[in-house]
Amino acid sequence: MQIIRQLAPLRDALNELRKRNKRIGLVPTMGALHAGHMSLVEAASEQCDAVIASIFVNPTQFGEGEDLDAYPRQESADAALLEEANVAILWVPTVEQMYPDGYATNVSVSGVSNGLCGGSRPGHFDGVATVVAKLFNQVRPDAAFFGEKDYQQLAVIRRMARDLDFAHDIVGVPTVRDPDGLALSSRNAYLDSKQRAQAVALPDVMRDAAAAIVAGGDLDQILKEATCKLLSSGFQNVDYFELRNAETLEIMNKYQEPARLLAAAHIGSTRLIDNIAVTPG
Ligand SMILES: Nc1ncnc2c1ncn2[C@@H]1O[C@H](COP(=O)(O)OP(=O)(O)OP(=O)(O)O)[C@@H](O)[C@H]1O
Ligand SMILES: CC(C)(CO)[C@@H](O)C(=O)[O-]
Ligand code: BAL
Repeated sequence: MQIIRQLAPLRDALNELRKRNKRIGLVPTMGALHAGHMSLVEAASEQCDAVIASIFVNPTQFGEGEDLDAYPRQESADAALLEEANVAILWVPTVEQMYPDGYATNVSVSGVSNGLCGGSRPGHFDGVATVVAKLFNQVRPDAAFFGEKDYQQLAVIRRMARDLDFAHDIVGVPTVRDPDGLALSSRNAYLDSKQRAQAVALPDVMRDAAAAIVAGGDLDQILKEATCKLLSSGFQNVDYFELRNAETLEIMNKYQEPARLLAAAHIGSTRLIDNIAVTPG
């Protein structure tokens, strides 16, 4: 695996792959890799000939007071995992490489960015859309892989790719969970053992709420009760607990398919997100 930090050698390495007609799969990450990230790499390996993974803790998607400085950074352990998984190139740009002096351009996706994480993290999806557009231009992949764990992010990226004529495939990969149901996330590393035990309330409460919605219960009541259950299970704050159209992400006042339940809540200072499909059966 080549570890590349500058754009010129990245372009050379990619040209070599393209000369050999390799279908290139891109897996963008912020590092601190876990089995969720590795499932994106596996999907990319199955669908492409060469996998490029990127690690970049993108400052522009962190708001003031968020965990940019504390965000876990473990490049050598990450590189070992990616090498083991046969990744061809690890792209690790510097902040100066991504945002050189005088940088002044922003990609902003309206509509799907509104509310949910876009509401509780103002400016977050501008940062995500901008850096992902840059990664797409830098790598020019044939397919790019993103996790459904960040469901709104995936919707924002799909919208941006359609709107800005990125023609490559955008592939969504199902959420990988710990055996008790908690979605894997780099931020789970912030949880102490008591908080980790409490955190499982998030997927548990979401599953129960989804079942109650499908059974035809009162939607407002179900969402309110779910929020209360989270607050009584150790979560200090619930940013949102909402039913949305699974494709457009429009708010739903009444259940109909396709529907997705999405939630974000704080346990201590750690913000966790999750989402599940709301389908009969
Ligand atoms: N449990 C998971 N299952 C599938 N994909 C995941 C999972 N966790 C993260 N991903 C995906 O991996 C990619 C990189 O995500 P990122 O590096 O932010 O990791 P993360 O675990 O989501 O970290 P964070 O704690 O910042 O949310 C994204 O496309 C994200 O959706
Ligand atoms: C897509 C991404 C790598 C952009 O920085 C990030 O938001 C993430 O890790 O999900
Ligand atoms: N996992 C999405 C990136 C973020 O939370 O900033």
